[in-house]
Amino acid sequence: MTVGFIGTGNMANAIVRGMVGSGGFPAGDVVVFDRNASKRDLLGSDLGVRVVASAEELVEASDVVVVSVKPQGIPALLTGLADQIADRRRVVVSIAAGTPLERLESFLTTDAAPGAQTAVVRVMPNVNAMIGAGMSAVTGNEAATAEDVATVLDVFRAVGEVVEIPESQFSTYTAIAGSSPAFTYLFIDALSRAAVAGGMPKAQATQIAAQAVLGSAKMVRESDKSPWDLIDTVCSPGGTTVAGLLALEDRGFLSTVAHGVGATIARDKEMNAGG
Ligand SMILES: NC(=O)C1=CN([C@@H]2O[C@H](COP(=O)(O)OP(=O)(O)OC[C@H]3O[C@@H](n4cnc5c(N)ncnc54)[C@H](O)[C@@H]3O)[C@@H](O)[C@H]2O)C=CC1
Ligand SMILES: O=C(O)[C@@H]1CCC=N1
Repeated sequence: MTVGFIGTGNMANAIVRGMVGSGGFPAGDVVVFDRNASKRDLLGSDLGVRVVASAEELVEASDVVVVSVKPQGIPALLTGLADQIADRRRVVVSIAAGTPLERLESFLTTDAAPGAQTAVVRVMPNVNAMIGAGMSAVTGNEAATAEDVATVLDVFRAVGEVVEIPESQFSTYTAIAGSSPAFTYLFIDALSRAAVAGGMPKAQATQIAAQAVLGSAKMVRESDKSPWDLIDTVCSPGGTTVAGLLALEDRGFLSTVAHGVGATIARDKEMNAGG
C-alpha cells in the first residue's frame, strides 16, 4: 500500500520522518509532493521516499492520499483533484484543523461521484509524530469502509498512539492533543526560564525540566493513581512543593490552562463554521 502526502511542511515532515524512521514503513511505499520543490526534495534526499512533481502524479501513485496543506489551501486543491480521485477510487485523508468531513466531501463531489462517495478519513495528529511519540485521532465518513479506517489507523500507529473518536469530539481533541504540544513546550520553557532567573544555564535547565515533564507523563500513564492523587505524593507537609502549588493557584494556573484549551476549541469551531 502506497501512502502519498500533498504538502510536506511541519506536520507531514513529522509524520513521514516518523513513519520511515520507525522502520514501520518502507521508504519506497511513501510518495511526497509539495509545491515548494526544495521542501519536497529534502524529504527525498534525507529519507529516500519517492518525490513527484505534481499533485496529479501523486494521486496516480498513491492508494491513500494525505492532504497536509493549511486548511485555507484545501478547497482549491481538492476541487482540482476530485475527478481523478473519484476515478481512481483513492482514500483521502485530511489532517486539517477546523475542516469537517462534510466540507471535505463537498470539495470531492463530482459528476462521476455525486454525493459523498469518496472515502474520506479525518485525522488529527500531533507534531511529536516526528519521534514516534505522536497521538492521533481518526474518524471516517460513511463511504470509508472499516478496512479504509483500519489502513489509516495503521499509518498513524507507525508514528505513535491512535484513537478512533466521533467527529463531534474533534475540536476538544485538537486542543488537548493537536495543539497541546505547543502548550507543553511553553510549560517546559517557563520552568527552564525560571531556573535561568535562579542562575542555572538555559541548556541545562531545559534538559532537566524536559526530563521532569517526560517522567511525570510516564508516571501518569503507568501509575494506578490519578494525577490529583500523584500531586499529594509530591507535597510534603510544610514543604517546598505545596508552597509552589499554592502560588501557582494564586495566579489561577488550572483555570488559565482551561481558558487556553477553551480558546483553542472555540477557534476550531469557528474554523469548522467557515471562519
Ligand atoms: N503543525 C502542527 O503541529 C499540526 C498541523 N496540523 C494540520 O496540518 C496541516 C499542515 O500544517 P503545517 O504542516 O503546520 O503547515 P505548513 O505550512 O508547515 O505546511 C504546509 C505545506 O503545504 C505546502 N502546500 C500548500 N499548498 C499546496 C498545494 N496546493 N500543493 C502542494 N503543496 C502545497 C506548502 O508549501 C507547505 O510546505 C494543517 O491543515 C494543520 O491544520 C494538524 C495537527 C498538528
Ligand atoms: O495550530 C493549528 O491550527 C494546527 C492544528 C493543531 C496544531 N496545529
